Amino acid sequence: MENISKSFNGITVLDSVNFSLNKGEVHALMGGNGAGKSTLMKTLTGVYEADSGEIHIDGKKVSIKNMQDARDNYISMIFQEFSLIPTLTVAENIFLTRESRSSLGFLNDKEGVEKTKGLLQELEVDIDPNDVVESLGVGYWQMTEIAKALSQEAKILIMDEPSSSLTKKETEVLFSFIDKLKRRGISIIYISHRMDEIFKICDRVTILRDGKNVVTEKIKDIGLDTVIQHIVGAEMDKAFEWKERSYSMDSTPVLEVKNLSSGTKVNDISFKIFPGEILGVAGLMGSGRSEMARSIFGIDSRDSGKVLVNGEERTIKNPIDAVKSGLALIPEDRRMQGLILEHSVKDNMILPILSKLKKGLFLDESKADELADQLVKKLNIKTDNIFKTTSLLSGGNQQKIVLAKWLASDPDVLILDEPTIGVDIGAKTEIIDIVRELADNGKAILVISSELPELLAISDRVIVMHEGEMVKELKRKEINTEEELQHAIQGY
Ligand SMILES: Nc1ncnc2c1ncn2[C@@H]1O[C@H](COP(=O)(O)OP(=O)(O)OP(=O)(O)O)[C@@H](O)[C@H]1O
Repeated sequence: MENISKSFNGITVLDSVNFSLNKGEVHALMGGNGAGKSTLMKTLTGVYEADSGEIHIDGKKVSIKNMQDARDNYISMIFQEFSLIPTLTVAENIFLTRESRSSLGFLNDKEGVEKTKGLLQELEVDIDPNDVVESLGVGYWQMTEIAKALSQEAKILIMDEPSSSLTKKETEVLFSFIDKLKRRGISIIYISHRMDEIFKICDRVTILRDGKNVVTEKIKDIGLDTVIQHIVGAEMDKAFEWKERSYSMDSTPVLEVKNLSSGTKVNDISFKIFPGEILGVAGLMGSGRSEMARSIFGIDSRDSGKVLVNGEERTIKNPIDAVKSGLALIPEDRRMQGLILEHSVKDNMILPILSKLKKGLFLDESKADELADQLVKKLNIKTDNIFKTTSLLSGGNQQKIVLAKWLASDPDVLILDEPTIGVDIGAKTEIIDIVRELADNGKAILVISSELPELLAISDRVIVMHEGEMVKELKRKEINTEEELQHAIQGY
């Protein structure tokens, strides 16, 4: 890709960007939230047409004006926003728009199912081709998405944060699969904010900042600090360093959960969070962590158990009760649950606090604008202004809006489910700082995370869940290494 430029409404998003990909190479594309990574890839896949610049494949200049042109050039992308249809089966999703149609145009079920079976076996994924997508966990959606791209016989495969919803084991399966693909001569562009992955599987890295090339380098010739520095554009404090915090465990807990059970996934969970405390929740995917949060917050119904806020028992039957009781939940699948994408940044942010922003019968617009502006600044959200349609923001910046929205509601208890998926390294540390600041102000925080460095950086105490039960409770001080926590999680 040579000198690719792209603007939206006069705002330059890509400024003469160059990018090259060798046969059988895994090339990391990195940069902060809103740096232009997805937009660059969308010009390669025909979602957007570049304003200027050229694309060459196998030395030949090609014109990619739409997604069909991209497919004709064997380019396939796994989008951050899943492109699957939840109500269809895995096989139907994979072969829906494809060759497995009979002459009448109907989907040839049997052939599709067989092909899907083969593909999933190759991926070593335990999904039945006949499973309906919405019945599967988010991790399996991603696997289906990857299988779909691979089924298109891609020569150039673009993966946008493919591991963000995968467990450690699934990620390893993905990495060994990537290795197999490399050996077959398939070239992969790998977008990720996770440093460990880049150093593990990529051959080269290209970093963008504010729509411009910063560097392209062989992975073996570049160090972690240099990568971070190029992304952030400045030296950064040590990321993910744990700071011991002081708070008292003698006072009334802000949140107390007693013998909570819900369905098959949450079984007799009890814990307390004291004012100023950050409680981390570790566990494998499927261990019931998100379900526990959802049942505390009244999204999933509770079979038994009590929730006390500041010592008082609360009836929480739905999220409205939860918000009234001083709780806030930032869910894992934010794009589905957390935002109204066709509304503006401002509207999304003020949604939970509309009643507080009333002036007579109307909304106090200037107060709302002021608040939204403040939050955009505080969280360093990259947007032209607060009136921009949320769907037009980059993925990572959308995540920050969900966080902003709940910060605005000033809850006593903040529950965060995978708070830093998709956000860049700079923003990750910013989020950790914001969470610490909230705790310092006496809030109680519950953080669910699969990223152990993040969990270890942020938590004062960690509980481990396994098959719906709380199997361990550890003081952060007692955990010496990431491996120790890993053992605590997997030792069942
Ligand atoms: N259709 C559009 N209209 C207006 N602005 C857009 C559009 N698409 C992208 N942008 C803007 O372009 C910039 C780059 O976005 P892009 O999605 O490419 O970032 P990214 O590097 O992929 O970020 P992230 O890591 O957060 O996914 C952002 O500021 C975004 O708001």
